Amino acid sequence: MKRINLKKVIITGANGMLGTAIKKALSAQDVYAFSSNELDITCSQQLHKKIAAIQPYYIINCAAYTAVDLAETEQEKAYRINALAVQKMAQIADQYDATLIHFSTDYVFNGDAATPYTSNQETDPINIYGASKLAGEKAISQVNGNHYIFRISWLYAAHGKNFFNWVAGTDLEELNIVDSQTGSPTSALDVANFINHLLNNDPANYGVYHFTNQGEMTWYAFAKAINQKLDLGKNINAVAEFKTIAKRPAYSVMDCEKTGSIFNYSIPSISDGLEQVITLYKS
Ligand SMILES: NC(=O)C1=CN([C@@H]2O[C@H](COP(=O)(O)OP(=O)(O)OC[C@H]3O[C@@H](n4cnc5c(N)ncnc54)[C@H](OP(=O)(O)O)[C@@H]3O)[C@@H](O)[C@H]2O)C=CC1
Ligand SMILES: Cc1cn([C@H]2C[C@H](O)[C@@H](COP(=O)(O)OP(=O)(O)O[C@H]3O[C@@H](C)C(=O)[C@@H](O)[C@H]3O)O2)c(=O)[nH]c1=O
Repeated sequence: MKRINLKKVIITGANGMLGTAIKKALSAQDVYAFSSNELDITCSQQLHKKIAAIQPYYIINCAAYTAVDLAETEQEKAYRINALAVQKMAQIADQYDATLIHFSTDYVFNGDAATPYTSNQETDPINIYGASKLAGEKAISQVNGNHYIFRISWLYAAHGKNFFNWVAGTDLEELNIVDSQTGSPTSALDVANFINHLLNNDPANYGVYHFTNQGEMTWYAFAKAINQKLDLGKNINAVAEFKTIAKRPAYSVMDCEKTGSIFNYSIPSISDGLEQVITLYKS
């Protein structure tokens, strides 16, 4: 059936964790969803061709380089996808009068704060992934079009590769998990529902926003919650350090108050987000 009254929406990176959730949440919209095989965002010719043919009202960019440790040795690739391609996408979106919805990360902050970061607080990434995402944010802002950037954090879902699925699926009976990093685990489903709300109630108030499930906890506390809710019976030990190639911020909780008020949206808590994902995981 042709949806003539709906605004056209392009989703890039549609088979990733967030792309999958957004595709599902927007099932009532006129969606053109592309996996990395169908649309490589680093190829500006492909981008141009798709956008020119579809003439979307929104472009939702879920395509990204997200391998935090690997980025330390694949710097060029991380920047090519997270910054250069994003710059081109913003330019083409602007050319076709499309609104770009892009996602960034809590890893743009250095983690030295003790209270939640606001969206205009100074950024200072401590790893290549965070730096490449920040470069993407800056490139978009320079284009100065109709662009939303949502910084999200510690994303998980019952699908895709993420911390929740790793804890839930590993055969290990004993897990040593860091309790020296604090953030806000965020359900991809809740991000997707919010984006659907935005599409239906767009205040046209463009800029950088924070969106995370409300509350904060350490990775250790998150692992314990997953263990308990899924009745996994694992031994979860708190460790002060877990050696990784890339550094992670010690504290990356983000203040989402502006998002709630500008979009007139009540953002779900971490426990509500987890409850829903647990239900999906079990079903
Ligand atoms: N995961 C997290 O914890 C967080 C994520 N974010 C941000 O949220 C967004 C979505 O992340 P998430 O869904 O978790 O990431 P995923 O890694 O799950 O998905 C990213 C998708 O992008 C695709 N992709 C990679 N390169 C290209 C390319 N050149 N052209 C087109 N598609 C490409 C990948 O396809 P393929 O697999 O085929 O390469 C994959 O499907 C990103 O911007 C990320 O930075 C922010 C904070 C936390
Ligand atoms: C496997 C493992 C990890 N850890 C730690 C390492 C790390 O600090 C934390 C989470 O590990 P991950 O590799 O899932 O986390 P990480 O890749 O750092 O997750 C990040 O991804 C990018 C894309 C983002 O944008 C961030 O918001 C954030 O979600 O758990 C342990 O403590 N014990 C373990 O056995």
